[in-house]
Amino acid sequence: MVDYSVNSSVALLLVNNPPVNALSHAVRKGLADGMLKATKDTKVKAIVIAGKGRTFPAGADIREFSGPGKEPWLVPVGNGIEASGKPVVAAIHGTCLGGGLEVALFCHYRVALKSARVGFPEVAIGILPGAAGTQRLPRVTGLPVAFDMITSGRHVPAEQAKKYGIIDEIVTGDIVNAGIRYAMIMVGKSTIPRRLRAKPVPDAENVQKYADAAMAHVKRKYKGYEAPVYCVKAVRASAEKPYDLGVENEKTLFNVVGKSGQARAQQYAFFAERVVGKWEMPGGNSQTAKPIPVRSTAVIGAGTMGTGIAVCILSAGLPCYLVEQNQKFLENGLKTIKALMEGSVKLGKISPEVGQRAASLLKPTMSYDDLTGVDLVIEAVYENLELKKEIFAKLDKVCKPSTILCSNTSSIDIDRIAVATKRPEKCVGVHFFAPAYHMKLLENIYSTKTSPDTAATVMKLGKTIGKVPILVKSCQGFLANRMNTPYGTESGFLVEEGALPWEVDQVMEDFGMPMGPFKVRDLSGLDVGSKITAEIAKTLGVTLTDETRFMAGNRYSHMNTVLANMGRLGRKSGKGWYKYEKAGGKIASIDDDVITVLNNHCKKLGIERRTISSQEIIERLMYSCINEGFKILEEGIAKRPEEIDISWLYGFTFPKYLGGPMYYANQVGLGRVYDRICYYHENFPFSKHWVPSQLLRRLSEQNIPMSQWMASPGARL
Ligand SMILES: CC/C=C/CC(=O)SCCNC(=O)CCNC(=O)[C@H](O)C(C)(C)COP(=O)(O)OP(=O)(O)OC[C@H]1O[C@@H](n2cnc3c(N)ncnc32)[C@H](O)[C@@H]1OP(=O)(O)O
Repeated sequence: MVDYSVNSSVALLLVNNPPVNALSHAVRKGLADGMLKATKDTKVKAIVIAGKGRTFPAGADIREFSGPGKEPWLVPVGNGIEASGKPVVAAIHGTCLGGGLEVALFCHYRVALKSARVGFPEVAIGILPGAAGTQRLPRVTGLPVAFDMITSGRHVPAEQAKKYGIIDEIVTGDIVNAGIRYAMIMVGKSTIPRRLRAKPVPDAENVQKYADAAMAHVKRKYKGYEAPVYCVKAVRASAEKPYDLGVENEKTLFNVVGKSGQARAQQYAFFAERVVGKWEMPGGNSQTAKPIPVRSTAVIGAGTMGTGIAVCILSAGLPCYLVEQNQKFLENGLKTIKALMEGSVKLGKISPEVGQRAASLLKPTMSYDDLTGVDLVIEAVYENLELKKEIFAKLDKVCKPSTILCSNTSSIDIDRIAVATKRPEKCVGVHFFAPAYHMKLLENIYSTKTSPDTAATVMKLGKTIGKVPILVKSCQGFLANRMNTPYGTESGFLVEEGALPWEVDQVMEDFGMPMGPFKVRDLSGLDVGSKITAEIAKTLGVTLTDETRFMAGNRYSHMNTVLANMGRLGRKSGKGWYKYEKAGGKIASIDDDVITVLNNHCKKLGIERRTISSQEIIERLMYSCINEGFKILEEGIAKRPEEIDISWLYGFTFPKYLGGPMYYANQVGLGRVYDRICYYHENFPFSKHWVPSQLLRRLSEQNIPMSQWMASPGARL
């Protein structure tokens, strides 16, 4: 796991634990043994630690967190490195993260390739740096940078890391040779002044000010998450305690937060994100399918979704045609894209160079004939089957035979669109979430005819444009929207039965959702929901009135439309489920008028309002969706619970510290969830989302925990 060799007078400890050289037990032992050997060998005058293959160690082996752990721990190994009288150089390439950066900080010198990145991403998996990182980084960078890096987990590019003092020199060429060259220069120099443990934390007397600011920041930005709070406490101690006591304190905090339910859930989410990249569909999978190279693209429609998608593509450095039917729409779209790109540069999401290059990559057009040679087209017009079919038929005629045709539909079965073409195997759904340039989920949808190579192409494209792609089978609403539907429906019923919209919102925000369901409705516009309902009613032949309570035998609430009909369209009109400071305002406040409307609505329908507990709100919103999630698995729409959890984490900003709804259900206990679903089914027989899933019933009756058949190793952590 650590290859030992001596070149001239320099010992090389080359970590060899693919794919990311994680610091497993064997690696830690290899480093300890290597240091001992190098220290004893009188011919050795300096030591280099580097990583074989793609990277310097990218951290501890997360899989080991579930076991009892085995000595040697990283801190004593690191102490051995630091105590060495022979200079030790960390030669960094790839990603030097977590425990990897801690090893580097124990070394006396750090050199890195320009392409390397360093960071402490532990916070993202619910823990804190546990091998003295919280004590050593502040001694190098000062407190503000240390608080920021450790609580955000961000990866810092090598050049920036050099400015922070983390990297001593940026080197070029082969990293091992560069490390050896650097080490040879350091031969004979005393290592004592390079030992971080003995250095003071700069500006330590102002720790209170920095720590308070950091704590306020993490409580606001990472509401509900425990790890960032622990990170602040650990870093703070670096300025308040002697080094050894600071390390001891870090260990105590690490042991508490590391055993928390949040840490387990976040580690599950880490692996789940990787598991969904290993997709399967009839006829192929991620190992066997061959993505076609995508060098040119086009987006049809320059509305909100089309422009957002174009921004994602351009930001990844891919050329993109933007197609609209008239000059005015096209110009509006171009303005939007320009503003979004400028915003991304300002926020540091993309570099100014990428922003500038995007302008030359964007090709506005009103002619489909320009698309003859593009590799992939994404149709992003509004949700209308006939229009989508018309566009697909046109594209089929003009595009080269190998072009992949994608629809950014949020619900329409892909088979129904693909019939308009002679290449159904090259048709596929790519469902982006609004705002498309921001939300990380990309729900790719295969139809009965989509080929595995086509699926592989959009899965790869998703990664290229910085999304987390999942692959699901086509059905009405696909995975994400189908499963999320009961969440909205049940929230509507709850306010009809007695809860107030702000009570429901508060409960769900306390649960961990960034915004309650009624604030979300106000944000997207009550007219939007109302129009969708009207469309559904039309298809079903139902005439909607204020008194309508059922649609096709299913319970229905008309309250949203009642408000929309009053001109309460949400934020944009200054009133919706809440009132706002102005039309387009963002500050939601309770509106007594809504209570009056609600009371009148219930009176008209003869509904007696009652007190509803927080527990009931959570159960009805979450368990109804979880039940649908199990049906989605039963029907093979999603292959694994991980696809479902990832869709909620990245499509609906479900809190990572709960892992996702399916992981959450497993934590609650499938038996308990199933019993409550049966209870609600008995009480609300006219809601099909309460009809219990057979799969859930089986698992619950046979007492099989979901973690047993989840693919992610994190599920068993
Ligand atoms: C006591 C000391 C305590 C120290 C605390 C820590 O160090 S905690 C760990 C801190 N490090 C991290 O959190 C890094 C996690 N990894 C990543 O962010 C990324 O993997 C990467 C290093 C940036 C590389 O990204 P890339 O997209 O290139 O590859 P993948 O993410 O797909 O990963 C490849 C496979 O490697 C597995 N893996 C990655 N990191 C770890 C890890 N730290 N422990 C165990 N396994 C890891 C990952 O699951 C992939 O495996 P597959 O089986 O191929 O899916």
